[in-house]
Amino acid sequence: MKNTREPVIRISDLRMKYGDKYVLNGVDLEVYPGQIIGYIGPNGAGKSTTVKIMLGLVEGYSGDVSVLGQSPSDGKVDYKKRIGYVPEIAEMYDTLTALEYLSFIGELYGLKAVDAELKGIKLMESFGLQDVSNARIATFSKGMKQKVLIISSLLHNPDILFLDEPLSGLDANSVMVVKEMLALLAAGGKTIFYSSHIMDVVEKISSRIILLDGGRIVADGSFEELKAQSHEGSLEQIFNQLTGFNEHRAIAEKFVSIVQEV
Ligand SMILES: Nc1ncnc2c1ncn2[C@@H]1O[C@H](COP(=O)(O)OP(=O)(O)OP(=O)(O)O)[C@@H](O)[C@H]1O
Repeated sequence: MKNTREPVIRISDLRMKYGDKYVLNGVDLEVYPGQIIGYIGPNGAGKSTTVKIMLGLVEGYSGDVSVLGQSPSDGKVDYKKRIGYVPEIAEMYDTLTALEYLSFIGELYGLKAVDAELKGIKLMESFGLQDVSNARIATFSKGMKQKVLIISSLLHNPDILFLDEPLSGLDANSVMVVKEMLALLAAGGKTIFYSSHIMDVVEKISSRIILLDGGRIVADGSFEELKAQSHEGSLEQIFNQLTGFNEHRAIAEKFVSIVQEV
């Protein structure tokens, strides 16, 4: 995809190993404002590791990484104020009420507590959480917690949003709201970096899909481009083809026969 703007993320020859095992094997990537990147790959492919490196949460990598013009390893944190993150598994301070949590997170991002609260109240209302804003997060359902996490990632109006399975636990109506919201944010110039295993959602929302396998990018393009290259009909089929997987039936049969061995 041709793009005349400066990339907001620039990664070159990124490698990372745990022990003596390389989990990232030379990743090269440039991401531009307004793109919704669907970042997909098999379990253990290195997706979260890449994202955590960009967020400055994982160190010890080699190669160049620049996020909003800054390297996560140079110790400065200002770029983090322009980033939002919804982790797949979040540690929430669940003895706090939703509103206390949002004002706390807002302050971490440099907002005044009162502004974070006001914004938090309005955003919770849009998600139908107005009646529980003063209830402790510990009493929330999975989907309600997920909504609070999504709100907390956006309080400071970030330029890049990293999302790891953000729709997890959300009901069908809320899923539609979030999908639409991501499209609007991207149309307004925000960059969305979306990791998920739910292929039909990735297929629909992404302007660009990046498939990571074995620590390398093995496909990069719009859904239409990947479809034309692979001669497959859906992203799920493209994923199976590119990761060389066609054994689902045999694996399922073996699994069920072991279950039934009594
Ligand atoms: N802190 C760690 N110490 C050792 N190995 C790790 C660590 N974090 C991740 N790994 C390993 O790195 C590899 C990549 O993990 P990563 O979490 O990046 O994969 P992923 O693509 O996000 O997977 P999933 O789709 O399952 O979330 C895995 O083999 C994992 O076991």
